[in-house]
Amino acid sequence: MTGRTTESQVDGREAAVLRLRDVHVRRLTTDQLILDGIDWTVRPGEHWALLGANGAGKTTLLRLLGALMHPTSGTVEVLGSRLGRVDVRELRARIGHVNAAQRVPQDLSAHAVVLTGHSGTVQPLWRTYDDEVRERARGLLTELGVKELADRPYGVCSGGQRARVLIARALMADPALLLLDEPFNALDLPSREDLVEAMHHLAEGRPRLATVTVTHHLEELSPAVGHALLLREGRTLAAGPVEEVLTGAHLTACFGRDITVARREGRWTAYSGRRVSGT
Ligand SMILES: Nc1ncnc2c1ncn2[C@@H]1O[C@H](COP(=O)(O)OP(=O)(O)OP(=O)(O)O)[C@@H](O)[C@H]1O
Repeated sequence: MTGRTTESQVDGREAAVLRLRDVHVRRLTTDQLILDGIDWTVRPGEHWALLGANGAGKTTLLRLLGALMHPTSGTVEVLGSRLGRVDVRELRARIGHVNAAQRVPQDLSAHAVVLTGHSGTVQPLWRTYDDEVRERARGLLTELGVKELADRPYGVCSGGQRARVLIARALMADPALLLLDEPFNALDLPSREDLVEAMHHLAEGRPRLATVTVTHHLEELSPAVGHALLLREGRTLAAGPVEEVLTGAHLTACFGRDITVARREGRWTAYSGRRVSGT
């Protein structure tokens, strides 16, 4: 914790990890409204799923949370700092952000990839990694259940293994906020289940860590995910505890399909039937 006084603390409210107020994002070239009046608060220790159909605005919202872009209007506070009033490079260093567009040299070992999370670089800065840092990187690979991959080139790791290596990399900065953009993309069933378990384990071991995961399938939610935000065409359709948000009615409205939802031992399944007329 730094000695900095954040805006959230100044006015006496509990410090939120994320606080969005009436956020709009408009693409200037096409005048398309991508996000339309988003209000959202994420608190320490909360795990959120961000769901919505293709093009609903999920990645754009995640880019705002990761301080990679600014809203057209409205306010975005990340880790107590308001976008537009803070050095975004310093802020980004305190956020773990995992996405498929990340550049990773394929010949680096998994351990070296995790080490680059310490320096916040694409290539390793070997001289900046002392024994403690190297050990921490190994500990994170162990925590994510992939310690046996330490010396394997990243390029030959499977999709599921890569996802876990990238999460370990993001955790090197000991972030208070972890953003995951479709980490389950193209994983087979065992890999998906391994990653769900790793996420569950991670949440249990780090009670203050907040996460936001963009996902397309309810089956990908770990039992630790207690909150969900449903986006439809840039607007919040529902947001809050999963029991209230992940209902058949909400998901049907969100995806325009007749969706039935079930939950068993903390895990979710969804079945989509025919298209709902008029959507
Ligand atoms: N750089 C860009 N230029 C033009 N339009 C963009 C750009 N980025 C996003 N958009 C548009 O904004 C809308 C939301 O895109 P976004 O990628 O945030 O959606 P998404 O919910 O993540 O979609 P998906 O599930 O397909 O990844 C889409 O209509 C998209 O075409």
